[in-house]
Amino acid sequence: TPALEIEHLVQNIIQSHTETCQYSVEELQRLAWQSHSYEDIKAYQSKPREVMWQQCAVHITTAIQYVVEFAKHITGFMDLCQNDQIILLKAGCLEVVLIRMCRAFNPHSNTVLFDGKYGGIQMFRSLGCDDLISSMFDLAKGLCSLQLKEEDLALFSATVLLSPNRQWLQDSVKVEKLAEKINLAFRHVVCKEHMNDSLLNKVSRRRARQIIKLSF
Ligand SMILES: COc1ccc2c(c1)CCN(C(=O)Cc1cc(=O)[nH]o1)[C@H]2C(=O)Nc1ccc(C(C)(C)C)c(F)c1
Repeated sequence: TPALEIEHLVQNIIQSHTETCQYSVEELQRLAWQSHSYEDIKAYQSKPREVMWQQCAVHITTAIQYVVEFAKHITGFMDLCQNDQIILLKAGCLEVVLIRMCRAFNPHSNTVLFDGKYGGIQMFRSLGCDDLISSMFDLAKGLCSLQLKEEDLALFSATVLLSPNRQWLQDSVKVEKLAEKINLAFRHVVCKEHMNDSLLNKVSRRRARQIIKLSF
């Protein structure tokens, strides 16, 4: 695969993510200061179980629609047969929703965006499945600890969606070829970032030495 094709794929995936990520970085920064009041939390906790599940289902359904749009914008996804597009989305869309949720998770306060404000795990108590919810919070916290940039999340999400080993794929070879290109694209982004970091470190190390020399 020529380098230019990989570079175009990188840009295409980053752009697809930016256009379909549901909350821009700026919006999330604005929302970050909004947290649910104690009364809000009490209100969520006293909602009947099925009402709370219904509300979460509506929100997650919306989030899934954005992930479907993300997939459709990835070069090559629409060239797959419709059966395989559906197989890949059914198997991967919730995984991508959970990956994306880490963007709306605050690892310092362990709170997540819900109904437009941030709240802690106790907000979801009425759902009656604390283990599932706490493992979702753990996943979000773990992803946040990687301090992934938007382009990392974009490439990671595309890699998860285009997993060639999903069951019932009709043309898994074709999916494998696209997955291989996305893998190269992901490695390209990570290496470029790594180079920038090490270059930055080199520059800042030299700068630090200069400053130290000046101050003696
Ligand atoms: C992909 O990343 C995210 C992150 C947060 C949200 C979404 C998508 C979907 C819309 N959403 C809303 O709060 C919708 C809203 C905004 C507004 O102003 N009024 O309503 C959030 C959301 O749904 N968060 C939530 C967090 C935990 C859960 C679990 C129960 C799974 C933990 C969940 F189901 C939803």
